[in-house]
Amino acid sequence: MSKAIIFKFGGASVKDAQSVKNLASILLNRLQNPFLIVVSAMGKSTNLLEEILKAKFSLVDYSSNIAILKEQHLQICRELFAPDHLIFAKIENTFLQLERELAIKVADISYDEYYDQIVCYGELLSTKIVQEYLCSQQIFCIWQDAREIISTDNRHRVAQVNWEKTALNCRKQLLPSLSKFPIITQGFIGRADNGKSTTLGREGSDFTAAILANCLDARSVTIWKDVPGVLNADPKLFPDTVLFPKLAYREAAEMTYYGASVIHPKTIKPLANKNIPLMVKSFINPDEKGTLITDCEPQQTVPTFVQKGDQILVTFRVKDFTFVNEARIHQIYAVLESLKIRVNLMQTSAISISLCLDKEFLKVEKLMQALKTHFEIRYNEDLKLLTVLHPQQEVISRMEEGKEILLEQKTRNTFQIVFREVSTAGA
Ligand SMILES: Nc1ncnc2c1ncn2[C@@H]1O[C@H](COP(=O)(O)OP(=O)(O)O)[C@@H](O)[C@H]1O
Ligand SMILES: N[C@@H](CC(=O)OP(=O)(O)O)C(=O)O
Repeated sequence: MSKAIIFKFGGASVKDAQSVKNLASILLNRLQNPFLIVVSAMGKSTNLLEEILKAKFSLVDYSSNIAILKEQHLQICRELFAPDHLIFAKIENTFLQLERELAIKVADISYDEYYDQIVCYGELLSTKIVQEYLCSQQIFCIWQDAREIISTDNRHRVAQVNWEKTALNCRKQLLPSLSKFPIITQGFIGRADNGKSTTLGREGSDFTAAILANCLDARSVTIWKDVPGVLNADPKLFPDTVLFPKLAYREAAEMTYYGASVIHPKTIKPLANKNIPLMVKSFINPDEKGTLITDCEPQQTVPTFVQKGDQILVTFRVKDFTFVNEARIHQIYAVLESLKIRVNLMQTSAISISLCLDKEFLKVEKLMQALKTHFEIRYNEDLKLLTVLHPQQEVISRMEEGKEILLEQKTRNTFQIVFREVSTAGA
């Protein structure tokens, strides 16, 4: 058993030079042996890499975005290192590799495969900079390419982990070095058997930390965020939020299921399976306790709000005066399953089935195409889905104000509405 401590730093915690310095100061008093650091791409650089790829596929010039990406990283380096530091050559070299990848013709490779070969550069760049900075501060650590550890299938952009191989890689490649030095590696990225880079899904670095923790039988995982911990709502969307000092795995998993983006939804399971505690802490106030997530008894009764944007509500109405039955539901779910579309909420009536889905444009189009001969299909887009866990009547009434509600569902523990904001402009 390694009993490694794992810290994961996301994009917001390495968004500029000051943030990298802050990361080093967090580590300084907390380093133990063995220790693993997982880092995401800096700030919004994954989005910029996505833009570069979209331009490449639209046959539009992307050189200005490459220049922006490079300048962002170089500027951070200028603030952290002396002008003759080795990091500048490393950054140049990494950008040369990126340009080489971008020389591949779009006709020769699928979009998703191309995506993974390009987008992984965000994490490769950030970890090189952070490692060099830590070493310059006498925090000596080893840079590990996560693609040599996280073994996946070749479902690009949503790669599935090969747990056996990954565990073996951890034992053979990580453990020997971990006992000597802290290791820094990338979140989000892995490698398929054919040697191609893969990614685990957007915001997947929390999941990387959990995979490595599971495979290493780690002592704990701490994910460092720009919030005090897990709150009863996203503070960017709701005022007066409350911090949860403790949560049960089940409670945290439920929140992520409904869309609480503070923790990647796949993070909890690998940790819960090995009973590894997860801490969510603030990189702004690192001495504060944050949230501790363990196998404790579920304890929250505070109303908890999770809101998801970009929702589409699709209603399938039977055409032939039969009623909705199991066969009809199965017919729809078979297509959903084949297209890998997740249903966020479902409601049936005598003659129709309504589904609230993430608006993944092409997939929803395909769904409707596949079912249009059997059902009359209507849809509403640009909607939001609000889930309230542990709802109380006065909270529900407040939540309904100022909204056009297209669908509502309530159980003892959960209240959900699909809605659009009512415009008050000109009122
Ligand atoms: N229940 C919640 N508690 C705290 N933060 C939340 C919650 N739901 C959503 N968030 C959002 O999650 C953000 C932190 O997650 P994220 O941006 O993915 O971090 P990073 O990319 O740095 O790992 C916060 O800034 C906050 O807006
Ligand atoms: N950089 C990737 C992976 C990730 O997890 O990032 P973050 O930890 O900043 O959410 C993304 O933006 O999707």
